[in-house]
Amino acid sequence: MANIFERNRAELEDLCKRRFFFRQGSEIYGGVSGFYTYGPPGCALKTNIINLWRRHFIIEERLMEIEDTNIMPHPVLKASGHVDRFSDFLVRDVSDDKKFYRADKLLEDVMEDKLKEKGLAAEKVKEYTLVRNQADAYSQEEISEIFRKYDIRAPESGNKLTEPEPFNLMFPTPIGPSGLIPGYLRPETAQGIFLNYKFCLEQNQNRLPFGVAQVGKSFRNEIAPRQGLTRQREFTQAEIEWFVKPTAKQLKKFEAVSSEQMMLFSSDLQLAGKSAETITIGEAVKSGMVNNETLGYFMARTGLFLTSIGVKPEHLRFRQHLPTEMAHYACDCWDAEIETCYGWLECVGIADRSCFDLNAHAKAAKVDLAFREKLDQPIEMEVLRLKKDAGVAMMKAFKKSGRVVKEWVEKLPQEELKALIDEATKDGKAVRTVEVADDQTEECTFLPEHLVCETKKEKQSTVQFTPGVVEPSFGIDRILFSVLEHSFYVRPKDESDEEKQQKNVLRFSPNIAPYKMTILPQDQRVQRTDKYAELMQLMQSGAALCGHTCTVDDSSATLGKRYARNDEVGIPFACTVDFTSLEDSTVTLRERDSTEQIRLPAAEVAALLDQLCLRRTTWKDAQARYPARSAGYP
Ligand SMILES: Nc1ncnc2c1ncn2[C@@H]1O[C@H](COP(=O)(O)OP(=O)(O)OP(=O)(O)O)[C@@H](O)[C@H]1O
Repeated sequence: MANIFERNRAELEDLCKRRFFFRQGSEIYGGVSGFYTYGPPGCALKTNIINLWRRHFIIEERLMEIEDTNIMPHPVLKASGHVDRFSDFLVRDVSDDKKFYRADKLLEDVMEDKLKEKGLAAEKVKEYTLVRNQADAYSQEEISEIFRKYDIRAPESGNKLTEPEPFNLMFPTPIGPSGLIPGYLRPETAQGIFLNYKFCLEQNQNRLPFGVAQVGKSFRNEIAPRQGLTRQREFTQAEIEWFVKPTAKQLKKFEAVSSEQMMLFSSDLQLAGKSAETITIGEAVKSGMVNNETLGYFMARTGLFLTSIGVKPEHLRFRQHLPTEMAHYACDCWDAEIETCYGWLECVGIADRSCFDLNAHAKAAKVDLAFREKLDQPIEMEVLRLKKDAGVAMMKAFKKSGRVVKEWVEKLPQEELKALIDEATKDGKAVRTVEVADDQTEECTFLPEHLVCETKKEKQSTVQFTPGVVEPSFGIDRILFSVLEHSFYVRPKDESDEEKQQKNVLRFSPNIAPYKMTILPQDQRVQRTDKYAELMQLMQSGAALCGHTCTVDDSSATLGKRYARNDEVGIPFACTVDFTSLEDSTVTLRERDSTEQIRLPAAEVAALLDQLCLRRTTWKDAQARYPARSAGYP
């Protein structure tokens, strides 16, 4: 059965286009899939969501915000793994090679359809759910096998499909007039944060933990952009990297959120074919379902942010990645999924990525990104040190490069040295690439006799480690789309109303509404007066001073029609200037959802609007403070 969002989809799509929330990019030229332009209300809505995100995370969590470049040189994205691994599998219709499908999404759709079949046995439900949930985690061989098993075909033509082939999602862009410097449009904003971790750490007086955020565009050459704003080729991300000591992921402020109830869909529940459960984040961390307090804290804060901007809590869940879905280096990952007309949609990914990214960039850029923690008391530690004979054996074995290779081994961090020794002992040799001169590397084969070490006790006043990272990654456009869906409803016909029509309403909370108030003259006779101009100016400039945008609707349509038009773009308050206003400078203020009205002096409107938008007062309180609009008023 279609969910409520699916049933409203056509109406909402029409509204968004007609009122220019967004339209296809370059539409007058026919447009290209995957690119969208936000029109005035959509752009204002997006700006308000981003501003609230900044307040909720950057200000309240005291993060540092940076702005890195959209174009990044090849070595950065090579080191991050995007050049080699940022691919999706694509399949083509055998009879029409211009018809592409993204293999994992097609597989998800097929499983989704199967799950809708009537009278399915529990085993089948479990099987299809599992395949759907791990669709994007299959290897090329696995997905090919699965396509064969379920005989998946091109949805439109029913034709067979080609074998899945990897397709890199990055947009290459040669840099400079020679075009010889290879680069890419960034596929995520996160990499810019890792590149600048070292400089941000300095700004934080070399202390951990701390967080860095970035809001900006990301670019992915999606194989099959579809489903409007939710899968674009250019979209906005807001990402946080929270750098933390890997052994200290407990967080004092976790206590403040530990009793937050959250709908959690753990990997165990998914694998057992069960539904999500609602528990507190405190319980989830305590039981080990969520790996650590830092991760749990950001999950709870994400939930609070999403509901504060209008996502309905009963349509929000956190789904844990299945073990097969998770990157090998990650400790734990949860997606905040919001139910929309397209089903449960991943809108935020929250991952504990351990030290992978910093290690990768440290190695590739040959920059030391290790954190050195000063100890209060020096400690005596057992360390491995190369024996003299082993050093001599190494110098002999690596001839010209012997000294450099020996120094390289001596400088290795203890864990890496231990790993090297273990490998050489187990396999009889271990191969490593060593930089022996500027821009010159050598493949060195280490034998066990090159690596004989003794254990020494040494006093240490610092410990060294690469910080781990917890990464909440928000897709702003998907969030905006979900908020649109969760805010939309159709107001039933009101028989007393002169138009007797159903009316679309966007029930945006005032904090994100594109415009906060609309000012309406009762009719053109009022509009033509100097007093109207004076009152309108007073309220508009007062609201502007508080940072709130107002619109003016002085068309000749009836007041009822104008209210409906403004409800449709989600303006929470409408202020009407009528004949009485011309005499006593009072106006009526109408609240969109209840359609109730109060009467107050025009000079007090801006201050009340500000309090309502900042949630310092409620409409109920405003009604208690000011009289209801008396009969006879419009
Ligand atoms: N093509 C896109 N269009 C709009 N938003 C996107 C797109 N790809 C990713 N996002 C958003 O960015 C967030 C973080 O990106 P991430 O790399 O984790 O996504 P992803 O797992 O690759 O998404 P998907 O599996 O849906 O392609 C996502 O949760 C999503 O909200």
